Amino acid sequence: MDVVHVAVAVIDDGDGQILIARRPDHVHQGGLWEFPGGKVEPGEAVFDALKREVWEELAIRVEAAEPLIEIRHDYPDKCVLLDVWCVNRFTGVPSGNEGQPLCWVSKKQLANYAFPEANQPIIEAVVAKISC
Ligand SMILES: Nc1nc2c([nH]c(=O)n2[C@@H]2O[C@H](COP(=O)(O)OP(=O)(O)OP(=O)(O)O)[C@@H](O)[C@H]2O)c(=O)[nH]1
Ligand SMILES: [Mg+2]
Repeated sequence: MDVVHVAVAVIDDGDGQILIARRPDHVHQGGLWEFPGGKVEPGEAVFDALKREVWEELAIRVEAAEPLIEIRHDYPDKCVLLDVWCVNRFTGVPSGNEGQPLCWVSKKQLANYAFPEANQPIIEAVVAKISC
């Protein structure tokens, strides 16, 4: 199976709150919470994909981000490579441009939301990190 390369943004408000979004019911891993992001296009740099996806989904401009962790995960129907970045500077106010519910949550609260299976190590990395 082809591996789908995904740019994923852990967006931090600078005050310990992280932005999560709910995936629509009808898509892959639908109904679960996620960190915003999406597929890297052929020939596209991951950071460019991150900025593009965050703009498309949330209408905010990423100004600074750093790589956090890369997760390769095989779902029964899909293989993904999640390229996860911490976004620590952005402009604008996030809005769910695709109708997706958004929520700012503390690191501790992340455990109360259902995420796709691949996200477990991301959440551990976020909790372990001081900023983001
Ligand atoms: N954005 C995002 N995708 C995730 C996460 N965890 C995870 O397994 N994925 C998987 O990564 C894949 C690609 O993400 P996506 O559906 O957001 O891609 P996209 O925005 O380009 O969507 P599109 O295909 O509708 O244009 C999906 O199969 C999704 O299930 C996560 O935390 N955030
Ligand atoms: Mg997406």
